[in-house]
Amino acid sequence: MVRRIAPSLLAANFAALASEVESVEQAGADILHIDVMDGQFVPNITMGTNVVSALRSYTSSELDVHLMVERPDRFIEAFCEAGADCISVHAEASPHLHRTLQLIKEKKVKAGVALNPATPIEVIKHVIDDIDFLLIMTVNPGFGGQSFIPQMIHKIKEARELLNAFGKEIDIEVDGGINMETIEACEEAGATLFVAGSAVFNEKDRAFAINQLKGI
Ligand SMILES: O=C(CO)[C@H](O)[C@H](O)COP(=O)(O)O
Repeated sequence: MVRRIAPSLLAANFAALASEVESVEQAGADILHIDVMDGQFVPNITMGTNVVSALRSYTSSELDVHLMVERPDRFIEAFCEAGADCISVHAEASPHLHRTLQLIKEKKVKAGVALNPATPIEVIKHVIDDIDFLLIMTVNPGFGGQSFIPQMIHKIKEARELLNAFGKEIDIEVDGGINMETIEACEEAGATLFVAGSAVFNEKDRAFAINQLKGI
C-alpha cells in the first residue's frame, strides 16, 4: 500500500503559507498537518484558529490539527468551527481525556490521542472506542527538525498490537524525524500515516521528496 504523507506546515515558510500549501498539494501531499503550540505544554508558540480558518477557505485538503496545548477542551469548539477535519489532543495535557474526545466527536470531527515519547501506550486503553486515530510522537514535541527516537519503533509495534487486540483498525500517525532513514521501520512496526516537516519542506523538489517517502 502507498504510504500517506502529511507534510507538517511547521516547516513551511510562514511568510508564504498559501503558496507553500499549494506546492505540497501539487507535490502529492495526502493531508496537511498543522501544529498548534501554546508555549505551556511545549516550549514554543506557533499558530492558532485564525491560521486554520484562513487555510480552510484556501484549500479543500484535509486539515489535521495537532493540539500541543494544555487543557485542550478550551479550544476544541473554536478549532472545529475554524474547519479542522481531524484533531489530536495530548493525553498528558487533558485531565479529562474522555470528555475532550467527546467534545471533538460531537462536532463530527475525527478525534485522535497524541502521546509523548515517554507516555506508555496503555493510557489509550479505556478510550480506545472513542478514538479515530492514534498519534505517536517520535520526537519530544515542540520543534521541527529533531532526530527520530529509535525506541519509538517498539512503541509503534506495541500500539498496533494493542489496537489489534481490541479489533481497532485505525491509523497510527507518526510525527517527528520522519524521513527516508526512518519511515520504513515505522511502517513495518504498524504506522500508516506519516507526518514529515523537514523531509518535505527543506527539499527543493517536493514532489520527488514526497514520492520517495511514499515509496513510489
Ligand atoms: O509536531 C512536531 C513537533 O512538535 C512536528 O510536526 C514534527 O517535529 C515534524 O517535523 P520534522 O519532520 O521536521 O521532525
